[in-house]
Amino acid sequence: RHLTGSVTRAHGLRFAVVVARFNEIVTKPLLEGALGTFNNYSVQDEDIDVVWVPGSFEIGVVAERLGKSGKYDAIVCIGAVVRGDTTHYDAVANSAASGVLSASLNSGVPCIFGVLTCDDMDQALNRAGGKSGNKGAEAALTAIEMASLFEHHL
Ligand SMILES: O=c1[nH]c(NC[C@H](O)[C@H](O)[C@H](O)CO)c([N+](=O)[O-])c(=O)[nH]1
Repeated sequence: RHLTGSVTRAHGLRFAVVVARFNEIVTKPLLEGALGTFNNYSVQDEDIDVVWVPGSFEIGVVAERLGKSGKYDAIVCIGAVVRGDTTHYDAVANSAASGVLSASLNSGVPCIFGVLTCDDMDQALNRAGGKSGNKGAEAALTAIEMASLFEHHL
């Protein structure tokens, strides 16, 4: 048997979005992309909670807490780590990734990695609704598929 999720079965599923304020010029359009995608797939506004955190490093602990609350079917994690002139780019990028993965595994709720890790702001903006698409929208689609997979099959 093939057990799969389906993006056409989002009705009634509940989502949280954890979004970092750092590089808000990027994370805000990422968030808008995610929320627009949820609406396009008939996820009701009242079934989406948005939680703001200071930076991508803080996403993991919040995602895990939301996952353990039992209130959400999937959690979208949004951030933008830009190398630019920051010295601890690798520390933040790697910590964000392991934080989101740990939140998934520890809570058992799919936490979707929608954190951009880019060399410069142009790259980041291109992936936040520019010519390279919107990683926030992609993360929301992934969240719907994973939530429906868990809801119907796991
Ligand atoms: O989300 C980001 N946080 C960043 N730093 C803040 C970090 O996420 C934490 O908020 C901070 O270290 C306090 O814990 C970034 N840089 O440092 O460049 C970055 O590019 N993106």
